[in-house]
Amino acid sequence: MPELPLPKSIATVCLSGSLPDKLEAAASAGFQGVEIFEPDLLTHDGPPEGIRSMAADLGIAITLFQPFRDFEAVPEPQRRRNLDRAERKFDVMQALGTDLLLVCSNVQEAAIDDPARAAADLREMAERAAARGLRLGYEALAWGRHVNRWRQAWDIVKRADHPALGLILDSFHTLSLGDTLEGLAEEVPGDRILFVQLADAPRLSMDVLNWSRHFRNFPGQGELPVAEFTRAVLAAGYRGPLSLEVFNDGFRAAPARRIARDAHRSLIWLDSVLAAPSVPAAPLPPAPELGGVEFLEFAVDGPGGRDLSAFLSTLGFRKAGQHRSKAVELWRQGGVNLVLNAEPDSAAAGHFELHGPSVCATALRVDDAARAMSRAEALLCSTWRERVGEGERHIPAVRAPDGTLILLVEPGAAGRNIWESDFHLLPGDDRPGALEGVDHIAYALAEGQMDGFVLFHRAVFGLHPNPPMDLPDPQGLVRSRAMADPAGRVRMPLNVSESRQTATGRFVSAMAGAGVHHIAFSTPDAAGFLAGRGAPVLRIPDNYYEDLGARFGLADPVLEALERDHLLYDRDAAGGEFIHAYTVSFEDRFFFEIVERRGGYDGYGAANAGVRMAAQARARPWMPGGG
Ligand SMILES: O=C(O)c1ccc(O)c(O)c1
Ligand SMILES: [Mg+2]
Repeated sequence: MPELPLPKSIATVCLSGSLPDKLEAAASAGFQGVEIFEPDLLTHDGPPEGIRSMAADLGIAITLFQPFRDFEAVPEPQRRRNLDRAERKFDVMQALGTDLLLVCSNVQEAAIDDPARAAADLREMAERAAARGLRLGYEALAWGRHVNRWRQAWDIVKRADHPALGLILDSFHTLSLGDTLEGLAEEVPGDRILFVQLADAPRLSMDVLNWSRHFRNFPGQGELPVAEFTRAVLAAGYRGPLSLEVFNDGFRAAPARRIARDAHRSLIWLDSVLAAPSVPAAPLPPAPELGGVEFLEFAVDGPGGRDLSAFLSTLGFRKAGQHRSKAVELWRQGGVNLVLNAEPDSAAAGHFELHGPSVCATALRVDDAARAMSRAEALLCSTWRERVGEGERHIPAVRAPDGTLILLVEPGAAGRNIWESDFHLLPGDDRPGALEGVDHIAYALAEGQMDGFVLFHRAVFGLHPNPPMDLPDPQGLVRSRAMADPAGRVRMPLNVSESRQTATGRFVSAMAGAGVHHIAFSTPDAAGFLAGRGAPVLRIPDNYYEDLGARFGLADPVLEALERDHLLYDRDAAGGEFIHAYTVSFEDRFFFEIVERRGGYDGYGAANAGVRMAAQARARPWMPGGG
């Protein structure tokens, strides 16, 4: 039995650019093979032999040529013409140096609903292919005229009974119809499966053709059970390439190298998910166990740092430490550590130059930082080592897709903690009712970045994505997907907006890119925390409380207390409650949220997002000096 993991391949249709661009991107991301999608060859100005030698020079195989359409079960004279057309494509394949052609099921009105006839046609085509040492794989398109399920395709392949003809499976076509591969291992010998294409997708209610042509994404980015599909294929004995075939408008408009790297990351992640007694483990260290957020680091300059400190003071933060060797301050309250970094010639300074005052790093508590780093490296992430002073702790870091750093901190490591080793700690006490920790960190992403972020956090840190949802900003729609680790210690809602006018869109414009849009702090008593503190809370209109009373039947004193502090409220089906308030924004950039979870509430108050975003559209940003 050949070694697992299986060879990794990608269809050229996944990537932007010219055919040579696509080959280079696939090779540089580490793929072993590419499927040549015919339109990419038709638009290429050069002979197929040139593509063959370019692939050879790059060290990648051409795993397959596709698609050959609308072949089987048509009346004469079209049948004869189709066979002639096949011979022409065999010539191209031989020039390309690939021996496998994907024949997808006929979508034409004229196709005849007769499996025996389809089998006879494919048998004749296979006979001609075999004469040239070529093979055919038959794939059921989910929108095929008469053949749209793998079982039908297999029935036809079996009837045709030709050694040069086998089955091609594509996860999208199977899973989009709600079908599974149950029975595959019993019915189909592994060596009759000639090729396997993988794609994930978000769950959408639309016709399956448009869903397939525009919204596919890489395994782990969508909501289809691609891992189970792949497991079934392996259980059937398939040992050929796993090949990504993703039609996605955004991916085809994005830099090919970035998408190719995401693509390869998805397959490395998939290998690790498949690692089971029946499948030898891929050499990927396990995801870290997360212990929450140790600190968030803001890139500032001198004046920006002073303004942000003043803003934080209104929430009850105090300066708790000064870095021993750098222009870096620790601001602290209860279990929340915020680092303000104004050190020139640092990663933070580079971030500040590009983005202005903003979060430049997030530090996560992990059980084993070295293991987490090697997992990230195996998943093609770039890593970062900051210069450190004598006696200071080195904190390993992974670069997130937005360019910020994710620092990996081992709590309870032997010896002094990072704060004691790197800072002169200042004495002082929290006011009563201090914040407990970081509940969640919300990101605003530019259009097209969601899938890459989801895959990054899922693969590297083992966060699980919730289904996507739409949030109504007064200036346009915001699409949101929250991710969290299984214990809910690290939570990250991700927001993206097509409109530049929404709060999310404005942030991305102002920041010149994605970043942390708000940070939610947890407290056991949101009202108690806000009482008498004078924090610059976002004002919520009375109409909201009127509706809240009607929806949840809250007693008047409860409603009045919420209204007084501009607190928002949500309740889940199990009776879990969410009580939260927002600050106005800091310089129209980022803002904070105070969050109280009761009774296992696990969401983010999505029902209140519209009210919050409308209030933000009205509110003036916070100004130093209370202006
Ligand atoms: O969208 C299509 O037509 C198409 C073509 C070839 C494939 O392998 C496929 O999955 C879809
Ligand atoms: Mg396919």
